[in-house]
Amino acid sequence: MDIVFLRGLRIETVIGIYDWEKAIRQPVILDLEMSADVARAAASDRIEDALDYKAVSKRLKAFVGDNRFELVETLAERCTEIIRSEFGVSWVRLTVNKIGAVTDAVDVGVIIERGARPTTGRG
Ligand SMILES: Nc1nc2c(c(=O)[nH]1)N=C([C@H](O)[C@@H](O)CO)CN2
Repeated sequence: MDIVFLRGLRIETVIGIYDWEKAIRQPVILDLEMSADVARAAASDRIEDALDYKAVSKRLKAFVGDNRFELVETLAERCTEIIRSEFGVSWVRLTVNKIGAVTDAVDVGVIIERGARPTTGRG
């Protein structure tokens, strides 16, 4: 299985369970690994045959930035649904890091994996 990745995508959004959090924007950092057919894209050298990490990045920035969430779990689940349904990705691992959310912790968040890992080189 080949992977296209996108790391350290910082997005400001409204996220949290407390009233004070619903009144501010806070950063989250997304790290993504997505199964993809890298060999096919390499053979044609065309972006149309590749999983376009720029397009994924733009879509997630718009979705996360324009919505509000209570839990990091919800944000993560919605993002993987978009990646799978809109970009045809069969397997994805997403880390959502809510940096600075817990005093004395470097970062907190969730890691989720959705879909089946392809057994061939195809995404
Ligand atoms: N499993 C989770 N635990 C907590 C969350 C969360 O989204 N998922 N959120 C909070 C608060 O919003 C916290 O981040 C504010 O400091 C607490 N626990």
